[in-house]
Amino acid sequence: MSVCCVTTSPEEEHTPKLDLGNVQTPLIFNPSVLNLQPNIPNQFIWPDDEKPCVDVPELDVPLIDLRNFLSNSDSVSSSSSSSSSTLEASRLISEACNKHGFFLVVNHGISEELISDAHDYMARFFDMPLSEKQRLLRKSGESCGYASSFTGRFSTKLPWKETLSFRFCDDKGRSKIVQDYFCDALGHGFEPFGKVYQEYCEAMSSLSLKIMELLGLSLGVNRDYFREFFEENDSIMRLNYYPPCQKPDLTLGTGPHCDPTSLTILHQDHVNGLQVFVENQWRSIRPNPKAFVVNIGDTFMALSNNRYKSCLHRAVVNSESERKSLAFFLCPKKDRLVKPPRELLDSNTPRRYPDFTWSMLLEFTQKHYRADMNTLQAFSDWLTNKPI
Ligand SMILES: C=C1C[C@]23C[C@H]1CC[C@H]2[C@]1(C)CCC[C@@](C)(C(=O)O)[C@H]1[C@@H]3C(=O)O
Ligand SMILES: O=C(O)CCC(=O)C(=O)O
Ligand SMILES: [Fe+2]
Repeated sequence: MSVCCVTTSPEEEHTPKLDLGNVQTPLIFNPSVLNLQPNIPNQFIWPDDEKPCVDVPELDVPLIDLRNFLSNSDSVSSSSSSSSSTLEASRLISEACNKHGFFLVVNHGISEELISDAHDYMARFFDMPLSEKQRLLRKSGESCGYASSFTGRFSTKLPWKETLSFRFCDDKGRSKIVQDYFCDALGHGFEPFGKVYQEYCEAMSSLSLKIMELLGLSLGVNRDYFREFFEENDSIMRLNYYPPCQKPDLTLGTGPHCDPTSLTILHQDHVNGLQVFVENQWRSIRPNPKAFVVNIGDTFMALSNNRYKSCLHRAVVNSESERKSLAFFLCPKKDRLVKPPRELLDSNTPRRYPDFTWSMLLEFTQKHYRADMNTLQAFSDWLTNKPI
């Protein structure tokens, strides 16, 4: 990756300046010329207590086989009865979510071809010239668009990654918001890109709603409650591209954080990099091409009245190869009030977080606060006007 100056980005007023003697140039993360610099700019170097550790042990993440649950008649029935396979799946999810909030799902019903196409198109997008990618440049305060290490957004602890984020609305196929996003911004030639990610997001949304049924059962709530809460979801799809780094021990691909969203369904490529903080130790989650990594986010933690915790995790980079991950962030309709179902409230467990909408929390992370491991508490304090 080279750091070089190109025409200023719209966010130049916030772009940290790279001091090359007396010439101030905007800091642009341009990975097209990689590893030509012996070092990395200071803005990408993380504090000692957050630098990655070498060779962390693997985490044995619960693996949930969805075959029977998805094929079983009761996966479409109402809440009247649940088969033993459904109850077993919800038990495994409960176990995982009471430990660290991460689990794997296999036999999820999503075709290997669709997953492979999504990875292939991601590789093709990030291989485009920077000027082409910047046609989708993320605007300040917005969650969608292309970002190269957020150089226009943060001035320190920059992540070693490029991202492309776009919106998906589950409106039962009435709109093709993802396909239109690519075609409107990049032209009709990108229709194949848009079709693949439209189909991928529809599949992610459908899988998310099935997982919401299992989460409802695991919490002793009506199995339709969370599924219906997330119908008409207004979610975020994010493509994470991590170029190889000549100093992987000094920086991070994605800093330590809990996802502010509700549920994340992530597909890693074959390169190790995802780490979860469990029992005071960073643990790696080994890539499994047949599995999606699923984790609870802050918004679901609030919906569960803190019964389930969103989990601290990060992504590390390496000096040998690029790494890619597809992250689908399930989010409720923007104006839907996030509050726990009454089954999760009683005199011993009062409300843990105030009512809020996802729209408010999203704006907080995009305009006021860099999501980390304390986002939800900082947001709650901000809502109740306490100093952060
Ligand atoms: C709502 C979101 C904000 C982030 C993307 C989604 C869910 C994860 C969030 C994020 C990845 C947490 C770490 C910091 C962050 C700035 C990043 O590294 O990308 C976060 C995303 C964001 O604010 O763009
Ligand atoms: O790339 C990864 O493995 C994790 C990325 C992540 O945590 C995120 O985008 O929220
Ligand atoms: Fe995350």
